[in-house]
Amino acid sequence: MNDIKLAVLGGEGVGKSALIVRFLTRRFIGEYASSSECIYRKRLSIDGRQLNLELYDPCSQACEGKSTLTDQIHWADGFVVVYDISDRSSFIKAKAIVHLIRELNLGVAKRDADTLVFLVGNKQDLCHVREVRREEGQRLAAESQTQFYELSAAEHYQEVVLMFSKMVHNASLGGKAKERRRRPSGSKSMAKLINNVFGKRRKSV
Ligand SMILES: Nc1nc2c(ncn2[C@@H]2O[C@H](COP(=O)(O)OP(=O)(O)OP(=O)(O)O)[C@@H](O)[C@H]2O)c(=O)[nH]1
Repeated sequence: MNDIKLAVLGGEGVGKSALIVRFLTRRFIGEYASSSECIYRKRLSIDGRQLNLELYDPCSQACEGKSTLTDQIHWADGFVVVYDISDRSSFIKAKAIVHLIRELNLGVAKRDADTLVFLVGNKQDLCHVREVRREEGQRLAAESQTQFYELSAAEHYQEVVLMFSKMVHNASLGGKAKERRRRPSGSKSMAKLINNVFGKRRKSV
């Protein structure tokens, strides 16, 4: 069975947990614990294939054993980089993260790299207090060869599911997940890395 590892990254309070919880449970709860990083696990069937999905939700605050952004980037097969359209500073942070992913993943085949990073402008329902224009998101995505989405975890269930499903599909076809399938011995060291980086904190949904 394929293992797919996705990291949802971005600045503080942009809605990372809200997007993950929306995708996994259909619900938008409103408030989410953010004092520890965690990995959500779920079995999925995509295109008739069984997949073990691991979704990493980082902790924005200082917390014990916190992994670095570099560790998170090395661990993941695919990335959903989130900013809040009503918060310009979160867009600047998202830009820096996208650039770091590009720098650290230089070895990944270009065709794979293009499909494994999504830039997501969240909180579209707050467009009356928008600080980042849609075109700016589109431009950054085009410059950094990522795919662009603007949506709302609060209001757009279908779009959130579509976005994550697309990423799971892309990650299952390309990049590190493909490498792991080719070289099963690599899975041992990967498992070790996960435990080193994230300890044993995992959640099943
Ligand atoms: N209006 C609106 N609020 C949202 C949306 N998504 C998340 N929020 C709110 O934004 C706040 C932060 O959401 P979280 O999901 O905790 O954000 P996070 O990025 O995981 O936060 P940290 O882990 O603290 O960095 C919460 O009050 C959410 O209810 C959205 O699409 N629209």
